[in-house]
Amino acid sequence: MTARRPEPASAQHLPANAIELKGLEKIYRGTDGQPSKQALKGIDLEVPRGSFFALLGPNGAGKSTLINILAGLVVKSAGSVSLFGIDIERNPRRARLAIGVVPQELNFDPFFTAREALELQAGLYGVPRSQRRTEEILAAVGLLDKADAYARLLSGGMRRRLLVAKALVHSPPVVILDEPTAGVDVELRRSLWAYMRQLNAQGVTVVLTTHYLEEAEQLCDRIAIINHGEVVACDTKDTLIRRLDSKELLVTPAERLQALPSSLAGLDAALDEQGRVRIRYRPSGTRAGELLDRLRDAGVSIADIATREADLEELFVRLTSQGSQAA
Ligand SMILES: Nc1ncnc2c1ncn2[C@@H]1O[C@H](COP(=O)(O)OP(=O)(O)OP(=O)(O)O)[C@@H](O)[C@H]1O
Repeated sequence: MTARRPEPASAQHLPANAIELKGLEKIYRGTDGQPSKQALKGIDLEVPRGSFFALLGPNGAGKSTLINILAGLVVKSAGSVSLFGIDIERNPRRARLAIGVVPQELNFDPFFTAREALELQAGLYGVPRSQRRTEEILAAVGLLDKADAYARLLSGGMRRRLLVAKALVHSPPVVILDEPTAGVDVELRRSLWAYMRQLNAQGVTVVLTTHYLEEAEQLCDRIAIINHGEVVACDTKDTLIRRLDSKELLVTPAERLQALPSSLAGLDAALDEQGRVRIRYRPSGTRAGELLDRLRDAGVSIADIATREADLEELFVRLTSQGSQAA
């Protein structure tokens, strides 16, 4: 996938936040008009311009509701939404131009070719013919050789590429992807992320939801976790993981142990299948050296050591499991 145009050089007048949500609420109503589900319970969220932002949460947390409100597909019940400094209520058309949304559902018109679909989308956004970048975008998402194929004949992965392409026709400064890699092959995933990285390096703000936490950890610099319609964490990835205050010490004994030394009682320690002693500890209160001393005092001869930082998965589980406390 290739690069596309950068953000204008004169960035001074651009807003600090690409997306700003204040007290955002969504109450779905049943056919009888009665409230059936409060999907968002007063979300306050800022996505800094230029960030690569992950919106994470378990099934039903409210991620798609939030994205659909940004995309204008769902009407909020309360609160405010500002896209690139433009309030979606006061100026919905201009606000919508600021974002390109790649929806979760593979909705497409089967009777248009990929090229026609992009031309049509550009027309809907009022992009003048002279400024259209249909070929460039098709090339960027790897669909140039399928440009004249009807969408109904494209594979699932290619349809997903077409959705990404459609979201980019108006060169939005903010690209929002709702589970773009669900069910797509490794190669597409890789090329899609490489392209999003390029866009981000050029100043485009990228917001994504994904169930692949490793993906979010590798790509994103900021992360928000929502659970039951509320933000339970929002910060830079590094700060969030540091706040977990959790590390693991992995010690390989010179001689295989039959059991854990009793002197380790009271620690969060276990012997793993490879015979390593795994000790989980809080780096703010315990030094790895102290743990090694305890092992040596117990007569364990140490062949090798390693430490492992907590990861996003651990944070996610801690914040979204039943009865969890915010980190
Ligand atoms: N149209 C609707 N009418 C009533 N309830 C809805 C509607 N759409 C979503 N919900 C409910 O709102 C809550 C949030 O759903 P949403 O789809 O936003 O979650 P999500 O975080 O995107 O989940 P997933 O990861 O499974 O896509 C869920 O309890 C869902 O059942």
